Amino acid sequence: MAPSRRGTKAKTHVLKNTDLSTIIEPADQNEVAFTATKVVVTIGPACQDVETLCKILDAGATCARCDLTWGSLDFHKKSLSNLGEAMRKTRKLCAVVIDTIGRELIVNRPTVDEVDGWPKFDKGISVKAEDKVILSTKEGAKLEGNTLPVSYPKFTSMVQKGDTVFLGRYLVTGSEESSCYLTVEDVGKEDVVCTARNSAELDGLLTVFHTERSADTLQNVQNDLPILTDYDKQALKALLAHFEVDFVSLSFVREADDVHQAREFLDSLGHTTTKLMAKCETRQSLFNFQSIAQASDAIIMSRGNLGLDVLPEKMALVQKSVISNCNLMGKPVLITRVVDTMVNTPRPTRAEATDVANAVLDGVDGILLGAETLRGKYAVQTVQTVLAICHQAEKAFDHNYHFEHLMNEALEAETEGGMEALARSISATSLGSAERDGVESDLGRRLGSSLSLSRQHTGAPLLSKLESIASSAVRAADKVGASLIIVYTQSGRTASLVSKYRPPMPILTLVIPQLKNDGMRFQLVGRGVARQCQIQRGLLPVLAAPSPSGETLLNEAVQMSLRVGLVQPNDHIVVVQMISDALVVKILSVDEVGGGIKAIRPQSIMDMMKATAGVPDNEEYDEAESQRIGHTIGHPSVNAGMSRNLMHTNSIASQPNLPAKAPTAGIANTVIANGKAA
Ligand SMILES: Nc1ncnc2c1ncn2[C@@H]1O[C@H](COP(=O)(O)OP(=O)(O)O)[C@@H](O)[C@H]1O
Ligand SMILES: C=C(OP(=O)(O)O)C(=O)O
Repeated sequence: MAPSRRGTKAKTHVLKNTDLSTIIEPADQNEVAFTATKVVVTIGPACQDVETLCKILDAGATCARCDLTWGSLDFHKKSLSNLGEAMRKTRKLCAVVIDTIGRELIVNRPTVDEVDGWPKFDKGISVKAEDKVILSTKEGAKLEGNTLPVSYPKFTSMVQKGDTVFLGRYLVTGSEESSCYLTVEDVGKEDVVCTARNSAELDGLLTVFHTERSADTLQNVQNDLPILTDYDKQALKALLAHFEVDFVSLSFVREADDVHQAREFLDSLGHTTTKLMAKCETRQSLFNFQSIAQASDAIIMSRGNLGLDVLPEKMALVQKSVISNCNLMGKPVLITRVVDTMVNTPRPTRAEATDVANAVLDGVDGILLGAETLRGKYAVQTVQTVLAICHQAEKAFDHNYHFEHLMNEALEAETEGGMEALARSISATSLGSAERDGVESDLGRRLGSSLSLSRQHTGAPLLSKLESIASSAVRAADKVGASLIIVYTQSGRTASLVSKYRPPMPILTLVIPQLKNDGMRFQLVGRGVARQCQIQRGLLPVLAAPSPSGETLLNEAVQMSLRVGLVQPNDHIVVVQMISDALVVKILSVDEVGGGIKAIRPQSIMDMMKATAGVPDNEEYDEAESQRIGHTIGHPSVNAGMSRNLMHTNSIASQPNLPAKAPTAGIANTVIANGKAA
């Protein structure tokens, strides 16, 4: 059967600007440097000290990763406690990811732990092209000459004569000569004899990657290795007991069940709100991509390993498809390996700079830096450079196309009889860990997962009420040329749905803490939600005081936005919130003097929309309804289901990515401490 043309086309970003001077002119110094795309750093010896971490947070990184593959538990504890201190010092909010070893294969090499817990090896292993290299599974085998003991006892049953095996330094970069391609010549009972295809100085921790041979045999490879090693479990238990960890990222996920197993493990420890990222790093993960993405809270496309397993000519298409699928599901997606050369040089190559910009145009949520910050010489500069590239690329992102594309896909799913699939995907997307934890409002549950499957086709895409509100907010913000969207959220879900529609303006995410009862005591939950928003494109989370008056909070949010330069006098702001029992999208204006929200007659909204975008053409807009509930648009909901008045004040907030300015009263500019003792 001929392959379907549908789904094979890439998004196009045609820059119609013929005056190239406008592109190359320097950025406006007064422009507020809000970059929607997120940057995640990997903590290693190059950036672990508090001073460098502060610089990294000030540069705009919003999430940090500790990778269990390398470094002792003590090293990671130090990293997390230093990160907590850096957050307090900079008053910046940073999400925390623990990355597992999972099914990574490693060469067993003796190490000498340094004082700071970062392991060091004596000297590298010199391999010349055409040398014989033996990968041994013998118990107790020692590294001798070109005989390298591998960590996986069944390695010999995995490979066949003629296969390619890649030996690389942990988080290897293309510019290093510390990796080697091997061709398997002979497979014995305990040894795999290979020939080196290139010369290399193998250094540091060495990982082994078997370039899988064909789709038919993928099922059997490494299947008996658990998704979490014993060490992973022990380390997660220790780290999660002492630090606030927002995500666990799973290495070498092969199927959805891997994610379910990890979920069960975290739940069994009581860490029900810690979210799971699935790392896609083999073709096997691509075959099972849809179910893996549905089972997890976010996707990491590990391009280093995936690039070994996928033919080079297929990589760009794989990337575009992975990102596009994630975008459709509203699933945050990060990619790795963007500016490898910045490990050793202060500037990226042209190819790398273009690659970052293209990822932003593809729709990625964030960029995960590995070796660049772990052992690179220019950790802080890398964060600045990557964010600057993202910032420029975002200006060319076709927000309208993205919006229409999501709408068309939803419509097609509906008209093609894919409603149930869509319903499943939307409810799976909407159900976060908080839901499993029972902290979700009853209303939220019904809104997020209710698709009225019996509705007759009306020519409009069928979305859940919450998604309908989120997309309406983005459309309204676009129509009135708003500078900011403000979203009230508890679990982060509404904010996530707004991010899905990729508005061109920042999304100030007011995280309202929820009162949670774990059977023993009541606890206010919100800090973690705010940090978890830090991997989603466009979100600017602020943890708010659980105030009984939503309007007081809104006034303070607008004033804070004015202070930090997110909005200017006379700007429009779109707000998503619950008022009484109605889910609303509301359009506000800032007053002429920049003092706060401008008082406005309901009729002015119609005037405003007519003035900026002609007569409104979307069917969600109902003028009569809008006037009845004040200057709002949206769908009335069934039940507010909230008990905000029960919550007491707990004013904590942060303004990541923005210059620190004076705090407000209700949204205090207080640091979010990481680490329970802090
Ligand atoms: N404290 C609050 N005040 C006003 N509106 C709120 C508040 N908390 C949530 N909302 C709004 O209620 C709606 C549904 O909330 P919910 O289902 O709990 O999702 P979320 O977890 O994103 O808050 C969303 O429109 C959200 O913006
Ligand atoms: C495995 C990783 O990514 P890559 O495959 O891109 O090296 C990683 O960063 O943990």
